[in-house]
Amino acid sequence: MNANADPAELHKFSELAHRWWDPTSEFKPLHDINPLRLNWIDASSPLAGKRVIDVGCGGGILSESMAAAGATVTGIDLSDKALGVARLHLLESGLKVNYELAAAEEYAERHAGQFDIVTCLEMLEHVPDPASTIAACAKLVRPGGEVYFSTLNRNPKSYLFAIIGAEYVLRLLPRGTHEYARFIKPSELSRACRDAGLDVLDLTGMSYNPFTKVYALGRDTDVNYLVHTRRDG
Ligand SMILES: C[S@@+](CC[C@H](N)C(=O)[O-])C[C@H]1O[C@@H](n2cnc3c(N)ncnc32)[C@H](O)[C@@H]1O
Repeated sequence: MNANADPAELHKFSELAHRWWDPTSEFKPLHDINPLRLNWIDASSPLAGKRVIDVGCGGGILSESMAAAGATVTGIDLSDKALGVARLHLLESGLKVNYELAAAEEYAERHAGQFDIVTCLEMLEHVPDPASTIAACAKLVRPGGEVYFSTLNRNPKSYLFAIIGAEYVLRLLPRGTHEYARFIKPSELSRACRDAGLDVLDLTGMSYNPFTKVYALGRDTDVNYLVHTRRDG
């Protein structure tokens, strides 16, 4: 087992993996936010023709959509079951993604600088040492290439919305999906990026309106947020 992985976290995703592509399941939020995050990435780093690695790809919702946008995509994850589901889904979609069971740190040792774009979305809050994952993402991208992260902010509002609201009141996610202590403040993420040689270019919030049930990108980074970085050239 990789040192920067929590077996309980991987078990959680493996147990649910068979429902990954059911848009009404526990993975509904990922299905709902995918067009937003895909378009956000594609607008600043056009994906067509790019070599992309999706770190912590799970069942492949983002990976497949980036392949459909014309990128050559590799997806890595440490959940064997999630990757099994991701590979099976390719038979249905007819898309091509290279899925591999690997940790970011170990994969970066073998594939340093080989990607134009790295995406690592909704994954950092599930690992014991996010700075180590961020450094591995910085190593995977070529100099001048782009790295994208998304995660959950840590403050009373994010506790209320992401845990109490999403897991207990609205039941968008199973209880125990997220651990508050692992949430990451934008300042902490930015510092880890800078330490890894990544310049933070943009930070945008992603919020959920429980009344309209619609997700939107905007200025509010209090709960969920996305970060766009570029590796020093
Ligand atoms: C919430 S899912 C996000 C999936 C995908 N990135 C997305 O946004 O659609 C988190 C994923 O991170 C993976 N994961 C957790 N710890 C990991 C680790 N140490 N290395 C690689 N993947 C990990 C889980 O197996 C799971 O597939």
